[in-house]
Parts: sequence; structure tokens; C-alpha cells
Amino acid sequence: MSERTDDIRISRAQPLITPWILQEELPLPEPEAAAIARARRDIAAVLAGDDPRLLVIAGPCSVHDPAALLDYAARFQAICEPHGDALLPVLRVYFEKPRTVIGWKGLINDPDLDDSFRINKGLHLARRVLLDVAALGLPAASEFLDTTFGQYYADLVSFGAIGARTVESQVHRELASGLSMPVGFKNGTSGKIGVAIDAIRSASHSHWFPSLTKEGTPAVLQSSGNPHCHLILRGGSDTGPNYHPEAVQAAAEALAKQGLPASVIVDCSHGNSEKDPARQAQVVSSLCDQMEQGQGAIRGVMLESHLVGGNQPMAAPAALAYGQSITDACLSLEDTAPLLQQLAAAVRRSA
Ligand SMILES: O=C[C@H](O)[C@H](O)COP(=O)(O)O
Ligand SMILES: C=C(OP(=O)(O)O)C(=O)O
Repeated sequence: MSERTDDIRISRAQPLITPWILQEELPLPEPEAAAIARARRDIAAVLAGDDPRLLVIAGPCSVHDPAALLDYAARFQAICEPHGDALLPVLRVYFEKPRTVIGWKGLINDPDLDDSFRINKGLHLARRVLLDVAALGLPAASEFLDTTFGQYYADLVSFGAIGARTVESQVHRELASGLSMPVGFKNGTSGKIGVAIDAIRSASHSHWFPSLTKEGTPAVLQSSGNPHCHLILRGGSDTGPNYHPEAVQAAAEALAKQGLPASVIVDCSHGNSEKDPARQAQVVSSLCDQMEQGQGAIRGVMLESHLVGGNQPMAAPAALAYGQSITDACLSLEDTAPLLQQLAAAVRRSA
């Protein structure tokens, strides 16, 4: 017998449920399906400039406690309610965390936060949370990181993101080309926007790529291309923040140069806040000034916000403070509310 040459670094394998079984156990009710389809159209209209509202994607950096997320969701929805003429609120519901090196990779990968990696449980929880958010009537935004997990929950997502660490990845561009909702591509971690513009162009085309059918069979899928992809400015390590007027204008011009609509979402967190959550307020102020001065390219903002501000180290669930992030530090909802008001006022004044 010759020496073994494959699977030499695979130490375990476990069964994975199929998307079909999960969807049968946790089906999407008809009224929620209609609301998600409507939200996707509304988001596309805002991004195209056909709806004057501003897209506001807010919520925790990551979901680790579904109850706290739903608590946040109901409060966020109530705060946004008086601003329905100016804001289109979407809840950040992020289950998959891309790590710079290593760390907790999110609720799907490790739902018990204890390195037990019960991915089937994580997929159930993710779908349950998204159904509960949909039942509130709030659209959900999520980052797609694993290229097959979307088959388990993308039907419940109204806005998709491809992150700064995967924007150059061909498989993520292929994935976005086949997703059913508008997708935002972040600029790269260094701050380069060209890679995100390339991604938008790539994802608008048809691709053939391997994936998983709902029944769990490997298949080669052909996408038709996604016409609703756009740029998310998130700042970067080489360029610094890119929310200020010159950077937004440069991004609008770079998009137009490629024949793409001059439409951007600005992530107030990450490289734009340099991971200091309080600085998200400075980003919002600048965006409000820019909108009032006629910068029409700003069509959305993203905020990292949770019930309690800051973050806390990872611990056993029972030892964690309620409503506080275990990944990036967030603004408290209390400090987020005035920013939502400020954004709504700026949208009204710039109309
Ligand atoms: O948004 C979350 C984080 O910024 C991202 O997942 C990277 O996190 P890390 O640098 O702590 O690994
Ligand atoms: C990881 C995220 O952002 P970025 O890709 O911009 O680092 C995120 O939004 O959770």
C-alpha cells in the first residue's frame, strides 16, 4: 500500500444538514416573503436614486445572543418609525465573521461560543433569528462569507455584503452574481476602492461556478449576474478613513468612469472609525454636511450599534453582559438614536 496522499490534515468530519431540510423545518411564511421581496426592491430603488430615502443599516457587529438582537431590533424599529419618510432602516444581522487571523467566526460556526463548532445548530439558529426579524417587518442585512451557507438562509436576507477581506476573491464575486438581493462590496482592508469596483463589474456578469443545490447535491450553477451591486466605503489601513468629501467624490468619479452609477454606502465603523465606536458620530456629521451640500452619491450608511456600547471579551454565554458585542466595539443604541435623527433631518433638508 503506497503512502496516503489525501485528507492527511482532516481530523474529523460530521454530517451537514441540507438547505432543503432546514427550509422545511423553518419555512418562510408568505407575508414575510412578500415583505422581503418588497424590501429588496426598495433598497435597489434607494441605491439607484429612485427613492429619496437614505438606507440605514444598523445593528451589532455580530449576533451572539438572538434574544438581545431581537430586543435591539424592536427598539431600533421604534426609533426609526417617525423617520419613515427619510430613512429606510435595515437591521445588521451578521452570522459569519471574517477574522484577520483567528477568533470566533460567528454564530453559525460556533453557536455555543465554546469551540464546539455545532454548525447544524448554528444554521438553525441563524434561520430562526432571520425569521423572527422578518416577523417584525424589518429587513435584514448580512455578510456572505462562506460560499455555500447562503443556500441555507439567503431567502431571508434583503441586503448582502461582501467584506473587505474577500472583495478580491473570485468565488465571492461569483456568489454575489447569483444572489437575489442587492449586494454591497466593501473597499479592501488597505482602503483601495478599485478592487470593489472590479467586484461590482464582475458580479454584474453571468458566471458558472460550483455550489450546492437545496437538496445538498454538488452542482455547477449558472448565475445571470447581479445588477444591484454597489460600493461600500469602509476606510482602510493605508488610506485612512474614506468618508470625507474628497474621498466620497473620488469614489463617485471612479464609479462613473467605469459606467457605473455614482452610488455609495458609507460604513461609519471599521476603517472609518478606526475601531473607536464614538467616532461613528463624526462620520455621520460629515455625511450629513455632505448630503446637505448636494453630494447625491451618498445613498446609505452602516452603523455598528448594540443595546450596550463598547465590547467585551469572549466568555461562556452565562458570563456575558447582556446586549454588548463580543466582536467589534459598538455604539450604544442610546447614542445611536440621535444619529438617526440627525441623518433623517439631513435627508429632509437635502431633498
Ligand atoms: O467586523 C468585524 C471585524 O472587524 C472583522 O471580523 C475582523 O476582526 P478581527 O480583526 O478582530 O479578526
Ligand atoms: C467584517 C466587517 O467589515 P469589513 O469587511 O469592512 O472589515 C463587518 O462589517 O462585519
